[in-house]
Amino acid sequence: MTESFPASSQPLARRGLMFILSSPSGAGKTTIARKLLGEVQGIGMSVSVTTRPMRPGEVEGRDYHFVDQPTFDAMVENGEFLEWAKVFGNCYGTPKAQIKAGLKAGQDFLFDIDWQGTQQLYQRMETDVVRVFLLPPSISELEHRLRSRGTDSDTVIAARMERARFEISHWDGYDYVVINDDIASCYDKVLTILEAERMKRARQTGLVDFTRWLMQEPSEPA
Ligand SMILES: Nc1ncnc2c1ncn2[C@@H]1O[C@H](COP(=O)(O)OP(=O)(O)OP(=O)(O)O)[C@@H](O)[C@H]1O
Ligand SMILES: Nc1nc2c(ncn2[C@@H]2O[C@H](COP(=O)(O)O)[C@@H](O)[C@H]2O)c(=O)[nH]1
Repeated sequence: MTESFPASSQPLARRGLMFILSSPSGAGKTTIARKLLGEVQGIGMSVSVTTRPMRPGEVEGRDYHFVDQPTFDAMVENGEFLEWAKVFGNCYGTPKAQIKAGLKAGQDFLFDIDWQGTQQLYQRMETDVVRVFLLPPSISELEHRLRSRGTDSDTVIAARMERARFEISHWDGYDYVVINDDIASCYDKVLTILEAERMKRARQTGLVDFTRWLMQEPSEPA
């Protein structure tokens, strides 16, 4: 009997990844993100800081860290963000704390950020970043989803619809593009992407020791 590799009873060591889900507002990234967080081990949300007012049902620290403009400006000044952007007149930023250490420890992070933030993160941390863009099946369905969500005024919905075409025009800045027609099938596709990206050789830091161990194993006598 050959002795088993000490790490064979647990997953091999792996560097974490930054899994970005972007879409025009209302296409469903929050819906898919919540399902992933509820069903997949080893991935946590990168909770952004925002100056936007809290929506009904949102929870401080789970959906966002809600701050006022002077607090946000001070965080920018102190270099506390990996990226930040202004969207629909409000500021949004990804706090640096925890992300870098988490990645090293094999923790994956899910990002619900727009294309500007995606570009900034990609420029800073290219090899850790996986960029996924969700598209609605049609513009009329997008508007229908925003209206039936019931969280925004007509004026805000008009602004989101106006920006949607602009957001869609950045589709080619992503590694994967998935049409969110049906929630279950969109979720399955996004999960497949995550699982494949986790297996990338460059992320599997434990493979160096494991393959070395495999190669020095004596063969069983015939
Ligand atoms: N495939 C789908 N079919 C029908 N409705 C959907 C689908 N995906 C999401 N929805 C619904 O559409 C609405 C918008 O979804 P969600 O809030 O997830 O969008 P979002 O992209 O995160 O928007 P925002 O950028 O404004 O936060 C929600 O009411 C959600 O339940
Ligand atoms: N660049 C960043 N964009 C972000 C961040 N957090 C959220 N967002 C994007 O803002 C809009 C609006 O979000 P909403 O919750 O107010 O509807 C949406 O496109 C998000 O993806 C961030 O930290 N950086």
